[in-house]
Amino acid sequence: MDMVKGTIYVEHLSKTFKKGNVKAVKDVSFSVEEGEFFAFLGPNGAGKSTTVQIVTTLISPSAGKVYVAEQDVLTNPKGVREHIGVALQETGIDPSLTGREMLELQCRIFGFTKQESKSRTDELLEVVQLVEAADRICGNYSGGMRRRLDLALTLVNKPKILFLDEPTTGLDPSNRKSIWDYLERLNKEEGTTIFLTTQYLEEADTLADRISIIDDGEIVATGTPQELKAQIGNDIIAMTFAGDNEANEAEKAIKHHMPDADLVRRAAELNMYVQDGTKRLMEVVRVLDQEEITVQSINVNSPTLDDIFLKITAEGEKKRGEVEHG
Ligand SMILES: Nc1ncnc2c1ncn2[C@@H]1O[C@H](COP(=O)(O)OP(=O)(O)OP(=O)(O)O)[C@@H](O)[C@H]1O
Repeated sequence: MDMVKGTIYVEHLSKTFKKGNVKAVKDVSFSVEEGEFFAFLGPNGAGKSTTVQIVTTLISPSAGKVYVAEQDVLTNPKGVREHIGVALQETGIDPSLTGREMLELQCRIFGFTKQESKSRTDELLEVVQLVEAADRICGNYSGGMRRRLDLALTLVNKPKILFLDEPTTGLDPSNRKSIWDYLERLNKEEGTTIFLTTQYLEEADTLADRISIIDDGEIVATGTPQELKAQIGNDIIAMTFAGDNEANEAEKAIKHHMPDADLVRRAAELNMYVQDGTKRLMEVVRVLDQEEITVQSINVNSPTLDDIFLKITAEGEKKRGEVEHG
């Protein structure tokens, strides 16, 4: 792809932390086009923060190439920093200043006039819903309020490329919605390229043009939300049993009678991924009936990103299990 300004380009990126010999990122490649809203979706410890920290020049990779806005993060980190805004999970807030003071200060650092600083601060306080707390010192803010202030600080200078590491983790739905709306506007109206990491499927689904699912340091799937959903079939037959044993029995029975069945079990729940849910439902019910297995509930659902995530990561676990156990 063309490395035009505003893009992120990552090739064969790996990071091993010497401490504990943790392979946090393993041969990850992806690119983000100018103006694209791209999300890294993954559970705790998947390697999202590590990737963001490398791409934003905060830590160095063990291997691989990374370019941001045509600049090489290894040889020209300063050039990269000039083009980006970063909101990380750890905040850099001075506890003795009020939220408003911090924001106005940041505006002044970026060369805004006093008047511009005031109006930009008001606008951002609104976006992150800190208007009421604006004149209290940050040292007394809750964790969620600090995160919101930190996000507002990142947004001050409207960077062309914005990195957000789990910007809404721990926030309540109203705060989250307000931030989503603003990020959407920033992306659509200002053409800001956004790279966001999240544990929330709904967040990636709502905001991102394209999503990479990252699990245990590896990208396991990439696509638009629609493409990811299409990967796993049209319907899911979702079953719940009284306990893990019953679900296990059901899995075995269905596999025996329907050898091509695509099944994922989590505890007492069993999902079957199918193209035609209503038709296959009858077959499943017959198998369960024949084997005298009681099902608590059985539904045909359309897949959500949540289901995709569970299925893809379950496949990863299965593969790892096979490798580990020979
Ligand atoms: N400085 C470090 N030294 C050693 N190991 C680290 C360090 N930073 C991260 N790790 C490990 O690397 C792996 C990936 O961590 P990372 O923070 O990138 O995951 P994440 O996807 O951002 O998770 P979360 O959603 O919890 O923030 C984890 O196993 C973590 O413990």
